[in-house]
Amino acid sequence: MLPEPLTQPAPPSASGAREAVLTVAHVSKSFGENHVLQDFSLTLHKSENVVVLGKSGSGKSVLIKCIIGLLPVDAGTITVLGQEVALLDHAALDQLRAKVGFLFQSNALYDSMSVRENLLFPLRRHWLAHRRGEENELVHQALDDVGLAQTANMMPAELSGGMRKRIALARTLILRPEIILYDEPTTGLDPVTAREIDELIREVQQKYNTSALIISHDMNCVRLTADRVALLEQGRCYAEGTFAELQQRSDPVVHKFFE
Ligand SMILES: Nc1ncnc2c1ncn2[C@@H]1O[C@H](COP(=O)(O)OP(=O)(O)OP(=O)(O)O)[C@@H](O)[C@H]1O
Repeated sequence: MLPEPLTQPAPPSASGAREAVLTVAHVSKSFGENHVLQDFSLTLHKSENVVVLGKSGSGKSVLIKCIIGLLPVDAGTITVLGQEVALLDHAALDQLRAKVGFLFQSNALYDSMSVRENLLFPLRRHWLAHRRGEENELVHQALDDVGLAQTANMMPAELSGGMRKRIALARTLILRPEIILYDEPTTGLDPVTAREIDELIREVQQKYNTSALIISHDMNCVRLTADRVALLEQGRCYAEGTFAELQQRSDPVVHKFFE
């Protein structure tokens, strides 16, 4: 059983300042007249879980795509692990993506590959060939981290929805990312399985000191995983705080998420 969500921010570094691993500064992104992000700002610190909460269509996926360089921003800057995303060429972006794990809502497992082959894919994709000798150990460790050590030879079709989500997370963890971006990690799961995934997100944070940006509108997921919540509303970071702080706000825009 995991502890209840933290209510205090991530601890300060030796210098006293909290280290920022991801900074979104005054970002705007429009599609024609659809102004999806408008002067949106957000900072993610080391070892911190931040949930971006927003209603459907508010721009959460667009934000994630801008962060990983899949969509260019119109204005503002995004800095990930000290590198400004817009200034990176293809090779540098690829290297950065090895340090930023992304858990897709769909899990994006390859159905024709075994669990083991799915996990080896990112290792080989990022040319970590020097680790060839360690492959078995890395696969075993990643599967063990998600509580599925015995599934290496299974095919994705043999797994439940919750197990598939865990395997997708193991495939992200195998590269030991410094940041993990979770896209709606509990969507489509039953409440018990969803809670297990929420707890796993916490375990990963605590075990590896990873930072995570989680996009969600599942309030249980927000409550269980967030050190801090950022409310994306009308393209802006409308409100920010711990779950408990935002829950107590009387502002109707904030309140409607917590009803
Ligand atoms: N490539 C694109 N071209 C044009 N419009 C887009 C594109 N991608 C997203 N949009 C628009 O941006 C807006 C925000 O979409 P986005 O997918 O980010 O919402 P979301 O908050 O992730 O929603 P949900 O919770 O339903 O997944 C929507 O109006 C969508 O139509």
